[in-house]
Amino acid sequence: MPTPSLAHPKLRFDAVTKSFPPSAKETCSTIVLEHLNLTLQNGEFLVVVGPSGSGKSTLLDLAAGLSSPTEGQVLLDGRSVVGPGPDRAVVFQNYALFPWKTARENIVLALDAAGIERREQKSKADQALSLVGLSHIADRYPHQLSGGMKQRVAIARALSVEPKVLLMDEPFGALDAQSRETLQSELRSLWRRTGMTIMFITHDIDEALLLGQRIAILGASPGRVVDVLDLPFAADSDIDTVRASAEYVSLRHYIRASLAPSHALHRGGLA
Ligand SMILES: Nc1ncnc2c1ncn2[C@@H]1O[C@H](COP(=O)(O)OP(=O)(O)OP(=O)(O)O)[C@@H](O)[C@H]1O
Repeated sequence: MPTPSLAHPKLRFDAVTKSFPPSAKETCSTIVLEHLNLTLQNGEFLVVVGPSGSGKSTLLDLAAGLSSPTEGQVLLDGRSVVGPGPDRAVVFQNYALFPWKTARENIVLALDAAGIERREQKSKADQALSLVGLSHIADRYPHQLSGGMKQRVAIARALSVEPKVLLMDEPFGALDAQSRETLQSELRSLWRRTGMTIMFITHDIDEALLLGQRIAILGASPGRVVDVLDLPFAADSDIDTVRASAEYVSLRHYIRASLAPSHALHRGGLA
C-alpha cells in the first residue's frame, strides 16, 4: 500500500466553504471562502496573495486547525485536519513571544508543548536558533531584540518542532524594508536547505514573486482562488536579476491587475 505522503498532496483544501454566523446587528452569515480548492505538494513554497478581506488569514487558520470549514475539508497527507498539531507550525506578524522568557526559553516552551522530552529541549532550541543565525542571543529577552531578531526567534520556534508544514501569515509585515529583505532571503535559503512545505500569506506582490514557487491569487466576496501562477525563477537566482527581468515585470503587472477591485484578467495582453 502506498504511504500517504506519496499518494496525497501535503496539504489540500477540498471545496472549502467558510462562513461566520451573523453578529447581533446582522441578519445574514458572512461567507468568507466559497468552494475553494487549493493544493500544496510536498516541499512546495506557495504564496497566497489577495485583497484585504479576501480570506487569506481564514484560509491559514483552517490549515492550522484553528478553525474548521463550514463545508468541504482540509487534508494533510490525505487525512482530515481536525485541530492544531505539531505537524503544522504557524508564524504570525506579531512574533507572539513571551516577554518574560528568553529567546531560548520561548522555544523550549514550544518544544515542551509539542511533547519533546525535557533533556532534548535545550539542544533542539539551540539548533533552531543556529538555523536562523541567532545562537549569540539565546539568553536575551524579547525587549533586548530588534523586530527582525524577534521574528527570527519566532521562525526558529516554529522550526524547532520540525513541522511538516510551515504556515506564515504576513510574517514580515511589521518589519522595516531592510530587515524584511534580509529575512526573505534567509527564509528562501532555509526552505532550500530543509525542503519544508511552506504556505506564506502576504499582500506584498514583490514579496510573493521573490519568495514563492507558485502564487495563488484569491479574489474577494466571497474568497476563492482566481488563479495559480507557476513562477519561472530558479530558487538560487540573484534577486536583482530576477527583479529586472521582463517576466518579473509582466507577472507583477498581471497580479496587480488581478488584485484591483474591478480586475479584468487579460494575461496574454500584458506588457
Ligand atoms: N470570527 C469571525 N467572525 C466573523 N467574521 C470574520 C471572522 N474572522 C474573519 N471574519 C471576516 O472574514 C473576512 C476575511 O478575513 P481575513 O482576515 O481572513 O482576510 P484577509 O484576506 O486575511 O485580510 P487582510 O489582508 O486585511 O489581513 C473579513 O471580512 C472578516 O471580517
